[in-house]
Amino acid sequence: MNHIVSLRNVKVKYEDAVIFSNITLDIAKGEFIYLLGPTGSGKSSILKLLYADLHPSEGVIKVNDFNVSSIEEKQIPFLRRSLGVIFQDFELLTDRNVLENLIFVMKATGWTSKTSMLNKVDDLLDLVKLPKITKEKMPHQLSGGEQQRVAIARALVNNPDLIIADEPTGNLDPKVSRSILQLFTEINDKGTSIIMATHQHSFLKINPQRTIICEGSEIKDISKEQVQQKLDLGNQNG
Ligand SMILES: Nc1ncnc2c1ncn2[C@@H]1O[C@H](COP(=O)(O)OP(=O)(O)OP(=O)(O)O)[C@@H](O)[C@H]1O
Repeated sequence: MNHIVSLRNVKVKYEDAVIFSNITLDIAKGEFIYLLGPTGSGKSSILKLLYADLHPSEGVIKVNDFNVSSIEEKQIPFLRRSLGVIFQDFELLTDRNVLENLIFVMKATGWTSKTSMLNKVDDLLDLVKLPKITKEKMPHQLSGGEQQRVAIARALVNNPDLIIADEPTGNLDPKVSRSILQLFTEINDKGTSIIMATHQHSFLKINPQRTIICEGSEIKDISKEQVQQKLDLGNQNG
């Protein structure tokens, strides 16, 4: 099987605190995965492993054909360029408008043609359903949901095969959260794999997907079919 992410016997610890003792996980190309678990259970840590912001103390991690567990420092920008990473607090550059935020990432990742960059910005704004006028706006002039759409556009600049989203709706109200989930669903429908850490269990009802639960230094892997069965049983029981 063609995996976009593969973790083998991975141990994670911060100083003496073991967060995961031995986790193994494969994610197929095109999959959408939720990462659930209580605060402090290690969701962000798993995501950080994938973009080499945290290194395992044992085990093998492969992402997008990169052997991340033994990656050299100079290869890390290439790994990150092959991914789209999205955070709860958007992390837009607050001193530039939306266009400049997107162009900044394009230039940093090797884009040079001004026309190509401007065309791509228009395509991205269409994709995330923001009007063209948004280009001129500063981040503080946008709502949280609009800022997250810009952050998603930024993550898509280099057509990544995998989107890593850490609590992407954590700062948004339920209605806006659902619209952002819908956007992730559409991106996934086009073939991009998504792994999303979230506290919003309601997402499973709206868009049931395979779910990884972090608890007690282990992970529990619940297939999409099992998630669906649990939801059906819940509905039957009232
Ligand atoms: N840099 C660090 N140094 C030491 N301990 C850390 C560090 N980062 C995280 N931890 C600890 O590791 C554990 C897992 O943290 P992590 O942020 O991965 O959890 P989480 O499930 O994402 O939490 P939340 O839902 O609150 O975002 C926590 O106990 C946290 O305190």
